[in-house]
Amino acid sequence: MKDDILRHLRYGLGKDAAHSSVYDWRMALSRALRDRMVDHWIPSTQAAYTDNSKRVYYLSMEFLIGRLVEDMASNLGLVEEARAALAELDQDYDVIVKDEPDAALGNGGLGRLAACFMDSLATLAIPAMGYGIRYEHGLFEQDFVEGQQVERPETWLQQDHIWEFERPEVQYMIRFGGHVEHHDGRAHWHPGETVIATAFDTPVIGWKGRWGNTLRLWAALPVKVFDLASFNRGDYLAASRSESLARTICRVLYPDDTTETGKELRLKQEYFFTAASIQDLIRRFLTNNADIRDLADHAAIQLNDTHPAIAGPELIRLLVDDHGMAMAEAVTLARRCLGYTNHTLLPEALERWPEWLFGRVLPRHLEIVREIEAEHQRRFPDSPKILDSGNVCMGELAFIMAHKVNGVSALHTELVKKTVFADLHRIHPTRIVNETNGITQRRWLHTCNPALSRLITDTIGDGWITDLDQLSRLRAKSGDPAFKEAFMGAKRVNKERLSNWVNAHMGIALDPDAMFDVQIKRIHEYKRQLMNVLETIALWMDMRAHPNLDWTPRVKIFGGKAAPGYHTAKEIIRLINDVAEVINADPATKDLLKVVYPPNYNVTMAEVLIPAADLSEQISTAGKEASGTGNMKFALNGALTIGTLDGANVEIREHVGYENFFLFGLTAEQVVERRKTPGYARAAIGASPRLQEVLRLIFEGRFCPQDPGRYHGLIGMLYDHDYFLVTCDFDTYFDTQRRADEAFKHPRNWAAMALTNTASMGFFSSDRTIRGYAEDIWQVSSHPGVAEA
Ligand SMILES: CCc1ccc([C@H](C)CC(=O)N[C@@H]2O[C@H](CO)[C@@H](O)[C@H](O)[C@H]2O)cc1
Repeated sequence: MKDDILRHLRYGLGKDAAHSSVYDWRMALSRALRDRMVDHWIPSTQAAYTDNSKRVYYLSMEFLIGRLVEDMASNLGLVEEARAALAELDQDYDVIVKDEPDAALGNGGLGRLAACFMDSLATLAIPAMGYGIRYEHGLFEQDFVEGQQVERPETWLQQDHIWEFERPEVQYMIRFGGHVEHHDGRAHWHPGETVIATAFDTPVIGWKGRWGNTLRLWAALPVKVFDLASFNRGDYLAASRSESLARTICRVLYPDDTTETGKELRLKQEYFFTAASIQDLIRRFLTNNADIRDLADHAAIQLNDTHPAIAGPELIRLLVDDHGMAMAEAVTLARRCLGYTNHTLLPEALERWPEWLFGRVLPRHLEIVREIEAEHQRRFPDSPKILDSGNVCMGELAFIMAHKVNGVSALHTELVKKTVFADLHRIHPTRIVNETNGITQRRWLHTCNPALSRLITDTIGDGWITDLDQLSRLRAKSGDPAFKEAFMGAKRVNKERLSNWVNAHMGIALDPDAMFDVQIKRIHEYKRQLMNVLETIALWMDMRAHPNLDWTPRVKIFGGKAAPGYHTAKEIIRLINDVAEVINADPATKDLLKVVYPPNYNVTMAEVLIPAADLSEQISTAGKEASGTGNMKFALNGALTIGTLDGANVEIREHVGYENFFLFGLTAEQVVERRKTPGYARAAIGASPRLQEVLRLIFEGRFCPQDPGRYHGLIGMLYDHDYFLVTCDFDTYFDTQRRADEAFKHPRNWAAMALTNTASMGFFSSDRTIRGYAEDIWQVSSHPGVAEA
């Protein structure tokens, strides 16, 4: 390894050790790892080809990958070898890996889930390919200016992305607009605009390199690179117009994660990558198979939400227009290939494209959608429509074009059946299945929490890395003082690491003995960061009012970005920062309460925050969080959850035991009922002197004396339009927080609860989730050539 690193430094970067930067060393290390990775990747790719295996194609607008160098080294089992080689060269592995920028090609849960799924598919040796977009700019960089979020373009591609392999030989024409002519019984699409989709491949290597899959991300190139005539005329903009138009398609990730934008460019992004992916998988199929009608036996196509739902009409277009198949047969064949995962019930997140826009960008596909609608209406006259009041409803299209539809937690799936797809569920009662989300323990325990990972492996061996159910063998240790000591010792190491980081980056000193209470996720009203900051203020007030009480010191940690156009979410961010400034400067509570909100929360920051957490905030309004996956990561790393009966919290509580979960709040049914009670918010506020006091303090500008009226709107909204029932759950939330305070005062009992959480997380591995998809939806299995882990 050492020689390889030096060779890459010299011949790859043209540098000698004495004059190399951290960037150079990282590139040299990455190249040395990449060489070793390729020796696992190529044989897998070849084996899948020669065996004509059925493949999974995971289509997603987002892959929230984070950093890759540690993942690669870890999955290849080369971390210690790399660390030793660098040490011999007077370099620090931990410093070098931190130099890699995050691949932030996603907004939040949906994107990260796709990344965890890719890791599990490779570790389970299931032949698969992820398809997405190679955004030039990923999710924006967040900074705070006077407590307010400001966004800056993300620039991960400004330096060499060492893990991708450009595939200029893999290119497809992607057409937009224009018109369709029908003659000699066939449709002929005459596009108005054409761009080229070109592939960039990133290998996804499973544990111990047993198998390797590919993440294929598409970039756009102009058909006509450069218009020399315009250039010679001095019209330089015109000269590169086609190029900039093409590049615009993949320029940036849309930063909205709950509200559909309805922007034409977003629709073009969705069609661009979906069309390239469908054309690519058909080309691959036809290299090994003669009859297109066998496609469903060789390709399981999964739609990660409705964003790639155009895949149905696109597949039908190719089967009918290019392969001459009859429409009805094409619809049936496409349905056998497609599965659709729903990730949200929020009405504003369900994509509905205006028919005029859809038809202008995709005239042939609109025709096909009408055919699909007619075919389904013929069979089910009272079925909900795809084409509804001038919109193309992508949820209905995805549902009708899929042979299986799944929700992402048991509660969510039941709500999908009862609400958003109730009518379609009645027509197709066996189509909806549940596949509760999961996370990869390779990244979210083994790599991000070496202290705890080592303790677990020393105790029960390392089988848990590919078989997370083995963690249950730790349950027996909940009565073992020495083990509990060691378990909390690992937590302590992580809390000190975080305290040093916060001190270095924010100049705030944290007490590692305090309870680290963490809420990290996208900022959204339904996730109720507002209720958390209200509780923080109430606690602060009580600490000031009763300084002699035996308070449990707390550190409130927030992390998360708001969609740039989401005004209320941005107000909540500002309030948290204003409150933090006042509380952190308060001498009366300086040893009891700190509020920390580091800017630019991302995957890498989560890997530092989660191992250091004592308390995990999963406090969404019941019925709103489809699943959550952060909740699983916290529990796996020995944090206790304070949460509502929402999403996967329900199943986590089932697995860890009711006594090891701080439950509070209205249930999903009760939420629906309470909303029917007029003035429910004012009634709740009226019944809570503590809440009244908190709201009064904010309203009077206690946290923004220079701008007292700053939060009049926000507080007014709570009184008159508290849609997410912050007011109704506040008191039980506050009381439950106090229960957590009491519990934290008994370290041995807390340790028993914490390790029981870790020991009970086997079910929440994305390996189990993928096995569920493979059995219920894809009918695929691990590649026979690869021995069990
Ligand atoms: C069209 C704009 C848009 C973009 C992304 C989305 C995603 C579906 C939002 C999302 O990330 N949903 C989250 O998905 C996770 C993975 O299943 C769940 O764990 C979260 O509960 C859910 O909010 C909706 C709408």
